Amino acid sequence: MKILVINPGSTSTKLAVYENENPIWRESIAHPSKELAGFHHINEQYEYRRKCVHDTLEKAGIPLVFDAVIARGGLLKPTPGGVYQINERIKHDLWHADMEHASNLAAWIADEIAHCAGCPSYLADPVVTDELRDLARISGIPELPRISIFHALNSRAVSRSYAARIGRKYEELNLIVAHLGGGISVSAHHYGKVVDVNNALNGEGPFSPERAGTLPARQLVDMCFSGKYTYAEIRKMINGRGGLVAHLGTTDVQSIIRWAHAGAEKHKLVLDAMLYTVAKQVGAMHIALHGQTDAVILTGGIAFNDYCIQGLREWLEGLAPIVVIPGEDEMGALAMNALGVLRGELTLQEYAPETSSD
Ligand SMILES: Nc1ncnc2c1ncn2[C@@H]1O[C@H](COP(=O)(O)OP(=O)(O)OP(=O)(O)O)[C@@H](O)[C@H]1O
Ligand SMILES: CCCC(=O)O
Repeated sequence: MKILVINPGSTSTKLAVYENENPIWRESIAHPSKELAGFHHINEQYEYRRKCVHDTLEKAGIPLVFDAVIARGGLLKPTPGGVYQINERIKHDLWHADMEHASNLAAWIADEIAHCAGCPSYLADPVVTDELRDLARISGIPELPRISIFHALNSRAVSRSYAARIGRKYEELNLIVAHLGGGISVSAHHYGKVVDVNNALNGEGPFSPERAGTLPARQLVDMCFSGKYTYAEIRKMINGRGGLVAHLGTTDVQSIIRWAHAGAEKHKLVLDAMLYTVAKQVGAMHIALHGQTDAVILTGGIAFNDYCIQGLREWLEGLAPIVVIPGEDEMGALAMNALGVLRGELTLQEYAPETSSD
């Protein structure tokens, strides 16, 4: 089976071709900010990115002959995890999504290439994967239900890989996955369903290198009505310019640790505070699993770092076995999802949200 994987990010579009389980080609197309500067909305980048993908495949001598094309899922309406065949409703909801994100273009590009190749196009475990238990949806303000947005693709992939490693099924385990990247999500996996998780994009849970996490509500309201900030500025504080970068001017955890080792007390305090918020969120997810956690998995870029792992171990000692699976393999996870469908091992989900975007 030959599978093309497409994963657009804010500054790059990653491509890979898999032959069955094996990656046979990978490329990351860089999109320099001056090339993107002329686009005012992410949708305006569609033609540009589509052409980049075609040109890159052509230059690499890769013919448009695939058994499937799979795309990173964008900001659809909340929907259970799994693999979806890309259809007009999915494309419509991505085009009209409430939030702009480069991944909203992935399904459009994948579907167009699949059309040329005469094969199906899929997406898998989008960030809007929503399997929250009903209890977890309720906040203290009826108009403000909690929303599930997290690193679903990598969190589920590392969970499956850990389960396989210990000879168990993912669907038999209670796992907590802390994805420690530019954003941080801590998800509770109960027998294969993510029954609770912080909304890692919009101001909930731990703070992260570039996101604010949970904020003191009253102070936030005062800030919003102070007249000092625009709506866009406040949104940016929550996602993009919040967290480590707000305190320390950088999202680079390794350089923060170098500063801390050189005696910069503020750098150490703020980084330790971030780890503390992660540990508290793991504690909350342990309760969501009735205190029956089989393992806590630490993943994402920050999980490469010994200082951060050690800091988390100190807080989490005795709660459950801690497993470190650093980095992420979104491309591999997408390819395996497509392969699972092609081999008949995974069933396609139906995208049928209660509401659709206008
Ligand atoms: N070896 C390392 N030690 C410490 N931090 C690291 C290391 N490698 C990457 N990071 C940090 O990891 C963060 C980025 O992680 P990652 O690459 O998983 O995120 P991303 O893909 O940009 O965002 P997300 O995971 O939220 O989608 C940055 O803060 C970076 O400084
Ligand atoms: C939380 C969704 C994934 C991301 O960090 O962009």
